Amino acid sequence: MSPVPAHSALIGEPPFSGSGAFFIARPDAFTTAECAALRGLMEDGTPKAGRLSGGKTVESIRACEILWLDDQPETSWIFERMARILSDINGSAFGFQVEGFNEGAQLIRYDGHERSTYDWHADRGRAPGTLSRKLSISVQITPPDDYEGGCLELNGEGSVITAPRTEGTAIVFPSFVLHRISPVTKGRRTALVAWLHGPAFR
Ligand SMILES: O=C(O)CCC(=O)C(=O)O
Ligand SMILES: [Fe+2]
Repeated sequence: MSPVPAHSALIGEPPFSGSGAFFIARPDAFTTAECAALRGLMEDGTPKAGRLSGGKTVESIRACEILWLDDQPETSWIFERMARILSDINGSAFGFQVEGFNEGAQLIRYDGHERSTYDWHADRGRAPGTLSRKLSISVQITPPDDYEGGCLELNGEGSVITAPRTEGTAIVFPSFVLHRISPVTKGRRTALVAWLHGPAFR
């Protein structure tokens, strides 16, 4: 496995207390215009109430709206971009054996009026289809001034680190890392999320 790139802009904010970066932030993964187009897909779509993996809606744990995106000709640019970023970052920072997106991507919208949040969880779990998730990607597609709260926080090794919120930045982390979205208290935050699957760790 090659070393984590030294360029600090690519690495989550310090302090790192132990083994090194457990998430990588890639600025300019999507342009401002592309982020606006992605938010437009959410505006034009018919999102569903956010659900926990078990299928039960628990507002206190996750109150958001979700629009699933399939890899169709109109959306393939989104999947191709995420695949390239994931492949780059996996190659330089994680070295996991990965296969592909075995499920659609999600656009997720959190509303300040609802204090929408997504409490601490890991993306890899017992729920069907999630055990083979190996890398998670969340793209900040909302201008940071459009909302308050709504921070992506990660706890990979015992302390909480807040990911950058700059529009267009992709954050990539192993799907077993605990993370949450703190309550949005004003405005609305939309994010693009997907998972790269692969064989079991060994
Ligand atoms: O909104 C985000 O940036 C991340 C959402 C999330 O953690 C998930 O869908 O599993
Ligand atoms: Fe998650």
